[in-house]
Amino acid sequence: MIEVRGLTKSFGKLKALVNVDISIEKGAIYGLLGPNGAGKTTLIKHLAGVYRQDAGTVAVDGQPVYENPAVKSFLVYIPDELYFFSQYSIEETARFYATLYPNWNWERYHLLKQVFSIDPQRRITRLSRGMQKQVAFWLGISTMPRVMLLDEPVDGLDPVMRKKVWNLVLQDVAERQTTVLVSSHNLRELEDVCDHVGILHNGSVLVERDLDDLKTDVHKLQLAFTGEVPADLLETGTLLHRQQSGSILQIIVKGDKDRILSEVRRAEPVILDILPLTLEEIFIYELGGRGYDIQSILI
Ligand SMILES: Nc1ncnc2c1ncn2[C@@H]1O[C@H](COP(=O)(O)OP(=O)(O)OP(=O)(O)O)[C@@H](O)[C@H]1O
Repeated sequence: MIEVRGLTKSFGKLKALVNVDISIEKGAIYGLLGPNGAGKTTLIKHLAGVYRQDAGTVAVDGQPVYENPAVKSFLVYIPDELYFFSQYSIEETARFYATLYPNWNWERYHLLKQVFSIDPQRRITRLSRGMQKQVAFWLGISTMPRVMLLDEPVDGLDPVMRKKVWNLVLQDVAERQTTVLVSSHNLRELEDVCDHVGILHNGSVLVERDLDDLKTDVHKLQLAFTGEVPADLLETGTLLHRQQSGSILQIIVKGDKDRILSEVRRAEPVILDILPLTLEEIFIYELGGRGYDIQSILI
């Protein structure tokens, strides 16, 4: 489990993180979203024990991370900018990792050769950027981590490899209850894999949500009436958005679906369709009212 409380970090005059609180349960996949410079990497580097916080606490499984080798031995950090020893092959790096990580699993390392199909004798720094990313996952997963910190993890991977890498991560979460924090600019990328999403903006958490709750709690309806749209159409739920074109009315409502539908049906619409709603739309409408230009934050 990951627990961040009141995390604050400045670089000179620049406040990179301001009073950040985040909790991630064991076995959860938490997506950290935000525009360039929001503070995602800075937050992840605190969790990886690279940075020491100015204020607040950063704990993994109840223990502080900074200068704590015991925590680092079960944690894998795959940064956006990878670093490998310049002379080492994959196999030599694997041998080095085996001395560093107490749970290193050679069987897993050999099995994963089938997934990554890169010659283990090749020198890592001579591989392409995407191939180096694959090696980072190959070695990282072979350490049998309890926690994975992934900074823009699939950047630079081709679509087939993206899928394979996500499958490996999801398999680890399902089988071993690995806890994952993943950063990205792209909500759509995270939508299918994460169970929680937090949006970081200017060093603060703007919003944090359980995706299942979010998807069951917000609904998009398309309606048409023979006459005027009844003025008292909805008393249940919070109307997040309303758009009328001709006789068609589209509404986005937050609240209990059954209650909303039964109320709408009482007004006897001639058309009542429930339309699919993307996560991006939910965030746009939920936060839109709070004065944020969420579209420019997320895309
Ligand atoms: N070591 C550092 N020294 C000085 N400033 C830094 C340092 N690391 C980060 N920053 C600053 O802190 C802010 C947050 O940076 P960070 O890299 O955490 O953002 P990010 O959300 O990961 O951005 P991106 O999506 O572009 O990777 C930025 O303004 C950045 O310039």
